[in-house]
Amino acid sequence: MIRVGIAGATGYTGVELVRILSRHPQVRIVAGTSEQYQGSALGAVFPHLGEEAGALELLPLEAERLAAACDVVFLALPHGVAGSVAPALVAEGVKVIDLGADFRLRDPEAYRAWYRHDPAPAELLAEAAYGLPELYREAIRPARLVANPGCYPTSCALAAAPLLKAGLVETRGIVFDSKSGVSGAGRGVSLGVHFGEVNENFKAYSVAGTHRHTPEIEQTLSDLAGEAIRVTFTPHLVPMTRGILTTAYFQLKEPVSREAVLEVFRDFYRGAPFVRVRPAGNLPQTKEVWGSNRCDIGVEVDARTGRVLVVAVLDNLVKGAAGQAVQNMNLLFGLPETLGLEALPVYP
Ligand SMILES: NC(=O)C1=CN([C@@H]2O[C@H](COP(=O)(O)OP(=O)(O)OC[C@H]3O[C@@H](n4cnc5c(N)ncnc54)[C@H](OP(=O)(O)O)[C@@H]3O)[C@@H](O)[C@H]2O)C=CC1
Ligand SMILES: CC(=O)N[C@@H](CCC(=O)OP(=O)(O)O)C(=O)O
Repeated sequence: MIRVGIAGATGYTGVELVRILSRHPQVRIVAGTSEQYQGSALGAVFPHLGEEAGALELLPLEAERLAAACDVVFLALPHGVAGSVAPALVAEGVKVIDLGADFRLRDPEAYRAWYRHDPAPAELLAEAAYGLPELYREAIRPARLVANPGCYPTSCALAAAPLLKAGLVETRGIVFDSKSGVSGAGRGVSLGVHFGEVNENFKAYSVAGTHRHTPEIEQTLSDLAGEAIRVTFTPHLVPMTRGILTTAYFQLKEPVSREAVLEVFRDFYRGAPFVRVRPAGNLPQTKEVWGSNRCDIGVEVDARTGRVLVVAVLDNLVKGAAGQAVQNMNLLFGLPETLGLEALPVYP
């Protein structure tokens, strides 16, 4: 049994890790941390967990204590905190999967500029694997530290990868129009996610290259294309709890049929158990992946404008965070990639 620790077990991604891992046949959750509920049982914060998962005692965040008890630690913490505990865990031989952004950007100065924190130690940053298995599977397997991608960047990268790899589209002028449910903002209370502000409302935010996921998306797309890419990324907040829907727009280099583009997507994702390419004329909806580790993708060609439209949906807490983190854990420990993640979406 793999002994697992969850730092930040009381957050939205932390409790989603508990939900997934408590059904995983090869792991035992041995430690969980909290800032404000230290000393309480996890079940006191989340009564829905019941006796077994709820019995976990919440500890303070202490790297030595986690290292002594765990084979792998998930860091489901605010940005800046993970970067300061990961080095001590890795030094003790513990595998680390960081759900935050502290190890995602390879350029430490880009991290400083976008996140306004000191970057993580350079050596550790350099060896972190970017945890998007569909693109970086072989780099993840031997890693000591995995940087789990952001929820929006997962949807954008999976929408773009087959087209860029095949060289079918221009690398200029790519647009990602993304919509997220409110749980993407975490469990902390703030005015922007207050019921009265969100309910029956729909807004764009952090537009025109100001959202911190922009450089993360550009880093992955530049890897795929082999050249520096700039994108337009516009996030929106929608009044639902879970889910991301990204509509991506690409300019075709030459006219191509929808069937040909779909074939490129099917080829690219053959062997990727969590990406489902929809048949022609069938665009995915957020409810169709709710609670699952799936990213579903639909493709259309607009022959009038020469554009390809790609719609990608995922559950921000699962394929966008905790599920993808467990997928990465499976790769780190040589387990089947889908172990513990086979559940179908909840519908309706
Ligand atoms: N929500 C989402 O959809 C996604 C989130 N992420 C990333 O995952 C990470 C966790 O996000 P999420 O679960 O939403 O966040 P939450 O705000 O819901 O949870 C944060 C967790 O961190 C703990 N915590 C807060 N401050 C500190 C501190 N100073 N020291 C130690 N622990 C602390 C909290 O403990 P307590 O409240 O008990 O005091 C809580 O357990 C973030 O980096 C986020 O950006 C990534 C992808 C998607
Ligand atoms: C709806 C909402 O607020 N979403 C969050 C992004 C989700 C997330 O947690 O991403 P990181 O892991 O990079 O922080 C936001 O826009 O800040």
